[in-house]
Amino acid sequence: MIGVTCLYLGFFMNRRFAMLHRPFFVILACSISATLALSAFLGQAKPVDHFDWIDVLGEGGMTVVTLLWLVATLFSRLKGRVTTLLFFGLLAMHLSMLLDLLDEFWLYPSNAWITTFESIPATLGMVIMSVALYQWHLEQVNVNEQLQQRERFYRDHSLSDFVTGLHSGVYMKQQLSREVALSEYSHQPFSVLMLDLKKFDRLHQRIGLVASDQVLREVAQCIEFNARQQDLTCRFASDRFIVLLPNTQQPAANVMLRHIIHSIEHCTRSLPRDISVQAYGTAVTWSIGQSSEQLITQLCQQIEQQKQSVSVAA
Ligand SMILES: Nc1nc2c(ncn2[C@@H]2O[C@H](COP(=O)(O)OP(=O)(O)OP(=O)(O)O)[C@@H](O)[C@H]2O)c(=O)[nH]1
Repeated sequence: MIGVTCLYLGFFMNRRFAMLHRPFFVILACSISATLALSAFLGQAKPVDHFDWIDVLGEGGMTVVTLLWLVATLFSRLKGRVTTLLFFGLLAMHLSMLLDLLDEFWLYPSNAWITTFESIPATLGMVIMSVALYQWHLEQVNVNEQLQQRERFYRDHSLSDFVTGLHSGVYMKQQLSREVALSEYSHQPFSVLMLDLKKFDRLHQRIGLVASDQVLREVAQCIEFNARQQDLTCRFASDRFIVLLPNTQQPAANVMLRHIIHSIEHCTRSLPRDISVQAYGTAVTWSIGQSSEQLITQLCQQIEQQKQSVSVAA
């Protein structure tokens, strides 16, 4: 049981989420300390040979597991109503289990209120947890609706770039803000690539508009060819492209970026011999609280830095 819980913790733990819940960690620490102090204040320590070790093991296990659930909840969820309900529901259950465990070590006077009170938090916790689970269900229904809407938008080609046939920058901006809203609900990370062609201005002047349009089409096809089914590609502006990678962390995005840059050089080999195209780019993974505008600004800043270093290297 503990092993499974540890796996669960390892898989879902996210320090950035935990930082959002500092007040909850303080409440948790204070409640546990107060319960321990209260129990020591009201009770008298039992001699060790009066301990019922089977009960200690069973009740201790439940106490530890409810505590692990609490911590896992705080490490794996963003702030919100469901998280607050889950926290207080689990906290009440945990304190009830703790009180139950403590009476294995402390003897309370027969009329002490603590002995009658100890099971009440568990019932209260279960009621709160039931409300939390229902709210979680509603949240999931909302996420599913957003997913369906996103799919419908992906299929809508009305906002296309007429030179390359890719989606336009306007469309990408819409999709990015939807993706941000979705990720705030689903907690799934996503990444965005921005690619730019090296010295396209010079090439454009040398080969003219029609041939350079053909280059843009070749590059667009190459990016589309290398993108996965769930990715969304667009021509963002002149020789600049964006690829939205849902459910993708930074390391995978970096691999995709390198792969696409490498492929562009190969894809454009079908062009006349004197035309060679090279690309450079950058990858950004959405971080909690970041808006789609901030994400695009970050991409543009990073690509400008790359542009400087590419120019210096040339
Ligand atoms: N063929 C064609 N060219 C375009 C189109 N839109 C913009 N351009 C050209 O794309 C070029 C973009 O130039 P820059 O933004 O300076 O890019 P660059 O020369 O690649 O600069 P670096 O990224 O530093 O290498 C300009 O010459 C534009 O005229 C288009 O729809 N078709």
